[in-house]
Formats: sequence, C-alpha cells, structure tokens
Amino acid sequence: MTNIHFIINPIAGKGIRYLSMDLLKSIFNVEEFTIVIKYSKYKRHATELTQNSITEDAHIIVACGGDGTINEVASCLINSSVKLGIVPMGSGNGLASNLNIPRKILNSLEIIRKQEVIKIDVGRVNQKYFFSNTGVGFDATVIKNYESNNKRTLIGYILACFTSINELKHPKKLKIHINDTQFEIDPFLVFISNSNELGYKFSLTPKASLQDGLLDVLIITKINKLKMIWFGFLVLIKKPLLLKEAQYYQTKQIKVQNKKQDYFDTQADGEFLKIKNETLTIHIDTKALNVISPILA
Ligand SMILES: Nc1ncnc2c1ncn2[C@@H]1O[C@H](COP(=O)(O)OP(=O)(O)OP(=O)(O)O)[C@@H](O)[C@H]1O
Repeated sequence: MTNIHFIINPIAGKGIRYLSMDLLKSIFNVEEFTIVIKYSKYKRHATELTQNSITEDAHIIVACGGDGTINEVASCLINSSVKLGIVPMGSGNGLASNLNIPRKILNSLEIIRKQEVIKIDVGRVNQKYFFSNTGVGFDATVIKNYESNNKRTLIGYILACFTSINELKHPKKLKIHINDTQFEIDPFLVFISNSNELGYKFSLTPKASLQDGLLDVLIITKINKLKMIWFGFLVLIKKPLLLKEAQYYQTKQIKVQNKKQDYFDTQADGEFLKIKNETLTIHIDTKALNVISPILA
C-alpha cells in the first residue's frame, strides 16, 4: 500500500480550498493507496502536519496550495525518500508552473498518481530553505505589502508593487561576494532564484533551471521611480534583463553583507522573512528533493 497524505492550505489563492475524499478515491484506487487529508489552520502549520505525516510513514506528501505551502511541506523532505506531490491552489504557483504541473486539479492529481519523480535543487538562505526564490530590496518590500493587503491574487501583487515603489527604502551599501569577486552596491534589488518563474508566467531569471546545480542572480543598482516603472514594463514583456542597471550571474553561492544593520528584510518563496544577521549566505543543495513532476528526469 502507498500512504498518500494531502496537506491543504484552505486560504491559498482565492481561498476556500479543499479536496473531497470521494474525488481522491476516484483517482487513487483504495486497494493501492491509503489516503489522508489534512488542512493547515495557521502560518507554518503545514510544517507540523508534514512532520507528523513523516512519522505516520507517508510515502507521498502532497502540498496543496501555492509556493508558501510548498515551502512549508518541502522543507521537511530535503534528502528524504518521501516524494513531494503538488496540487497548485495558490495565486502565483510559480514552482508548479516551472515543473509543468497543470493548474487543473484533476490533471495535477493524475500526474501524482503516475508517481514519476525528478530530483530538483534546493536553495538555502542562512537556515531557511527556498525552492523558488529569495531576495533583498524591492521583492521583499512587495511581499511585505502583499501579505498586509490580504488579496491573494495577481491584483494583490500589482497593488503591492505600486505601494512598494512609493515606500521602498533601498538597503544601503551591501557588500556582495559572488564567483570569486566582491563589490559594493546600493541596491534596488538582489534577487536569487532556483526556478525560472515568479508566478503568473513572469520571470526575473529566465535562464534558471531547477536541475542545473546553480542559483541565478539578478542584481539591480538603485534606480529612480521612473526607471522602476520602466523595469515593471520590461518584466511584463518578459525582457527584464534589458534594464541597463541589471547584472545577471549564475553561481553556487552568494554572500550579501550589510555592515550598517544586523538584520535583513527578505523573502523566501513569497513569504516575508526578517533574518537577524549582518550576512546572508545563500547557496544551493544539488538535487536534494524528490518531486513528482511531468518533466522527465
Ligand atoms: N488556515 C490558514 N490561515 C491563515 N494562513 C494560513 C493557513 N494555512 C496556511 N496559511 C499560510 O498561508 C500563506 C500563503 O500560502 P501560499 O503561498 O500557499 O498561497 P498563495 O500566497 O495564495 O500562493 P503563491 O505563493 O503561489 O502566490 C502561507 O504563509 C501559509 O503559512
């Protein structure tokens, strides 16, 4: 028997997310599968539920939600033989889209039933895992505003971008160590990505791959508000790297130091995060997670 556990974030995306046992039984034959359904009740609860599922000998744990839910579930499955399944129920669903997992629930369940697994890379910023992206500067401010406006939709992200343009405080003089070089910048954005998609098919790191053992890094120095709007336009037409101030790197590790402050306002997979340290060390663990995906291994 295969033990399959579904961990559902009921407020992901447009909200009121659920899966019925009848639907699941119609796809996962009860003679082959034992099905368990759990709902998260608060932030980070999916992590506790996943840890319990591992103790209960789950073979497959399915994160049903967006990138935040996937992060909470997958962080417990690094270097484990338990397979991660994904049912995209979030707003952006960047990681699911990069993995070619369809948004239609029935289709994503069919993929999970086939159990074809690939290994993907996993990023880490200090002690915190990320699967899609992390960053300092504009993206962290956008996520902070997105979380406070309570609209988990594309409109929510767009509103958060406009609020952030008005209130962005550029972190001062960050020291960057990357690929044997060091330099100092006043950044608009230091964005580090494992995946090539932010969500809604937008990307800041179009060359990124989940399986290349590398992090893709977009660094943009301080720009004025007009340039920020120009950058937004370039993102919309999928040409973010045309911005003159954009520098693009691929690396296994990047260090970001802030000598003026002993904390960073950052984000990991679209969740706002304050990290109390004057240095962020961001690196990649190659092929450390087993994910059920229609992409061939
Ligand atoms: N019952 C709950 N009540 C409130 N928050 C919850 C609950 N369950 C989970 N959460 C939190 O909801 C947040 C958002 O989840 P998630 O990222 O999956 O959805 P999303 O933001 O709509 O999608 P995406 O990140 O793909 O845009 C996560 O931080 C998670 O911890």
